[in-house]
Amino acid sequence: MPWIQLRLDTDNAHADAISDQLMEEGSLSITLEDGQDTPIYEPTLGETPLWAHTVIVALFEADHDLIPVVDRLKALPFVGDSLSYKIEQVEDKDWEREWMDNFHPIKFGERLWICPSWREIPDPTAVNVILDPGLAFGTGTHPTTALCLEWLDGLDFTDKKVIDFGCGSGILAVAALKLGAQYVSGIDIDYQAIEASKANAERNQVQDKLALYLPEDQPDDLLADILVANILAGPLRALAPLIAEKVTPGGQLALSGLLKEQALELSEFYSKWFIMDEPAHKDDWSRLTGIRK
Ligand SMILES: C[S@@+](CC[C@H](N)C(=O)[O-])C[C@H]1O[C@@H](n2cnc3c(N)ncnc32)[C@H](O)[C@@H]1O
Repeated sequence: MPWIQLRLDTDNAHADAISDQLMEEGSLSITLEDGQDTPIYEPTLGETPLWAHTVIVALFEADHDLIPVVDRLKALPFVGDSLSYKIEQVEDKDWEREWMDNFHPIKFGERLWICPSWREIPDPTAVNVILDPGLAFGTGTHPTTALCLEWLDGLDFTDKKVIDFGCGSGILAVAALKLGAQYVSGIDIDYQAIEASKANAERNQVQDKLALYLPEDQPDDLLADILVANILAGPLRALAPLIAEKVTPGGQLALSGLLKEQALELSEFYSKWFIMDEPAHKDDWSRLTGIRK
């Protein structure tokens, strides 16, 4: 179905009221974008921050006449005639395919490849994870996942039990199994992630060695030699005592999903339980590793 979109500039004080008006006008979806490249990384719970200069993009069916919509917006007391806007035709694309077209096999470290399930495997002799992320996070293209995959590639998994905390697509859990782990437990708060991890384990024929849990279902005595958690700095801090409890003395830990400026503070916090290494970085993101005391 073809669409048309109205793109207009506003500020954080008026973005909600204008969005409400556009929904009343029949907009099918509203997207708020950063007007000046000022990223917002990790809002605190209950906070929905917006950029000082916010761009609203409202999508309508192609035959919707947007000129009267703009006139009615201009009549709002906090908008006025100076409203800056653009009306754009949206190309009718197969969005799902478009995303798939841009996802190619990627190599991590020395031996590990993540291969989209619809692509040819570039090196059949390598350790290949065949992946379809479905609706879950984790393709390997994000620096936080890449940092974990590079770390996993360098480990010896002989006779090792692993926990993947926040397993998303199951990318790390399946990679650990393909690299030789004895058994992996994946935990996620999102049921879609549990489903995606299960499907990816089956795709790679490692389903017999993977147990998946929602947090409330995980066994109390779950213990691992290696624990990897790619979540965010906030939850990683809150989960620290629980994570520490699940790693055997001498066991290995990797934390990802934190920003560079959060690395030092989180590393100090975890040093209560782990001997922490220097952080590793990729773009704006960091990975912490350590050994359980
Ligand atoms: C950034 S994704 C990581 C996915 C995958 N492990 C990767 O590295 O690409 C974070 C995942 O953690 C899950 N998550 C967030 N908070 C969690 C919590 N408190 N306990 C378990 N899982 C959590 C999310 O649902 C999401 O699937």
